[in-house]
Amino acid sequence: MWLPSFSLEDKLAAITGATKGIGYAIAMAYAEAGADIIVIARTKDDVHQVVKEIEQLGRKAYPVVADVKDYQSIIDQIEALIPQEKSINILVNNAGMNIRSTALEVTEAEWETIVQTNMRSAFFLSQYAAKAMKDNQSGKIINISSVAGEVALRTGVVYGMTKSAIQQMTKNVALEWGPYNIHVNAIGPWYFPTSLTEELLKDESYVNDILRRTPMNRLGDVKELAGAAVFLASEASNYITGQTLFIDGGMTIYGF
Ligand SMILES: NC(=O)C1=CN([C@@H]2O[C@H](COP(=O)(O)OP(=O)(O)OC[C@H]3O[C@@H](n4cnc5c(N)ncnc54)[C@H](OP(=O)(O)O)[C@@H]3O)[C@@H](O)[C@H]2O)C=CC1
Ligand SMILES: C[C@H](O)[C@@H]1OC(=O)[C@H](O)[C@@H]1O
Repeated sequence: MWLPSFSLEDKLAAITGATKGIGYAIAMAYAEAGADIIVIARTKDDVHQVVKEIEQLGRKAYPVVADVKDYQSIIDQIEALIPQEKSINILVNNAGMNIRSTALEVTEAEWETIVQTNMRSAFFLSQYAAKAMKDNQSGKIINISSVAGEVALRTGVVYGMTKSAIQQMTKNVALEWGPYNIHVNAIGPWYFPTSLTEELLKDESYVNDILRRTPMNRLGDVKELAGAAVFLASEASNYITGQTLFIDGGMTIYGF
């Protein structure tokens, strides 16, 4: 039995990084829940492949091939692609990356790449989407943070700063946009096997370190995260805003 309040029927969702890993799992789950999807990523063939897969589910899908660092290109493509009568009901700021440098070694170029990808794009795409959501007096924004935004990880200070910023941005815009019935929440994952973490997770001792910090003693599966993303995009979460939901096997509550 499918709870009607979890349905995304007739919604239009824009998802950055929708062709791999967490973003792909969210895109497919949203399509299965009834949404049409704007598929956003840099690799054209991947974008068009995911568009095809979503159309095979009977939903509409719109390809946007762009780097989130050039968020204006994304906005321009969306404006050109989406029918006049439609607008974005759901925005998932998922695309993100990491350059794993120590605080003593990180360069300004690395800083700019991580900050523009993980943080600046999420803010200005949220600002764009929220203008239409305000007119509609309805909208859902889900930002993909990380446990790195909550606790210190050894995988890079700049990445952690951007994820903390994402969590703070989530609270601030939830405060400002609550009166417009726009709900803004974040998801904070621990380790999930994806192309972003592939190299790290090849190191057995590193994985053992992860498991020692994880009460559930295992990595996550992106399908386990997609359900929470559907919930936060649906009417079932209509009295939740400004929150970060950690999907982490218990990692963030592990004191000692
Ligand atoms: N996997 C994990 O363990 C964790 C992931 N996260 C966060 O989850 C999010 C997704 O990560 P994950 O699924 O693992 O990543 P992946 O690298 O597996 O997938 C990233 C997706 O984003 C796209 N992408 C990457 N950079 C850009 C860019 N500059 N512009 C547009 N699209 C881009 C990629 O496609 P393309 O290369 O074609 O652009 C791909 O679709 C990130 O924000 C990450 O920080 C947080 C905690 C843990
Ligand atoms: C769990 C963290 O987000 C983890 O840290 C990294 O450097 C990887 O990129 C993962 O995102």
